[in-house]
Amino acid sequence: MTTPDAPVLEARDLHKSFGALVATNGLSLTVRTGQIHALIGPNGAGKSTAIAQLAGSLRPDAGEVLFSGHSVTRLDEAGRARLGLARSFQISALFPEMTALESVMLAVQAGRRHHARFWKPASADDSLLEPARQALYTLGIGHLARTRASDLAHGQRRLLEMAMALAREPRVLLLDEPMAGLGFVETRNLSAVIHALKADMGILLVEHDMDVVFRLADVVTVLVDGAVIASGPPSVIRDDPDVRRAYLSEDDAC
Ligand SMILES: Nc1ncnc2c1ncn2[C@@H]1O[C@H](COP(=O)(O)OP(=O)(O)OP(=O)(O)O)[C@@H](O)[C@H]1O
Repeated sequence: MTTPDAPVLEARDLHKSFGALVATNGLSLTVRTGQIHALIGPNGAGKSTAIAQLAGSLRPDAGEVLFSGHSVTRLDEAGRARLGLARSFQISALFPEMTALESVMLAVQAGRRHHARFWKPASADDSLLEPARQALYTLGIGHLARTRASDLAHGQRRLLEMAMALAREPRVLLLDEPMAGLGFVETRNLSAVIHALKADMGILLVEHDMDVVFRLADVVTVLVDGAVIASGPPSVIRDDPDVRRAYLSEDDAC
């Protein structure tokens, strides 16, 4: 049972440096169930570094990450995934010979701690079939279940990556540039999917397409040089003079 507006993922005063370069400088933000929280900022602002610290693939130098109010700062990515933190898979390099359905079944299996111990091929495990099929249909690619991942078009592959994340029924979804490389229609379709997903989870969205950000987001946090310069509803962020100066050109149509 998910409670709308309940904080599900929090960054508290995260700091991360690479040598002399400060990539994350006191980042705090809260992702809530039922909300799309966009994290924007110019190239090199530290968005991907922030996502990596939230997902658990990068350890912060200081600060805390909380999942449903409990610290997960010292938990690795697999541990956080088991709690319900999902990030789109990058499958381009992964098992291209598998079908879309098999790829999602494998993702479901990977999310089940006990199955990992008594491992059998995902394709032979019927309990993985239904959630995998459901995820493909939710993403509108049910008809591609038997297509090999390597034969999918770029946009279809992005949808498959999201199906793999969704099949594990996450409580938080981290999306790092989901629209990259998509055409107009694919972007519109994926936007509708993401909008529908937020009913059941919190979503953190890093995205360069400002039309998408300002259409989808309930909250926008703006990073510059690893630090938050503004955070609030899109209507407020759009008109924030610091944001316009630092990031959005005055001519931008956002
Ligand atoms: N592993 C690393 N080692 C050294 N520097 C890094 C590393 N990862 C990121 N950086 C640097 O940290 C800063 C933030 O990078 P990051 O990729 O998080 O920014 P970003 O906002 O996601 O950028 P973009 O929008 O271009 O993807 C950049 O200056 C980058 O060069």
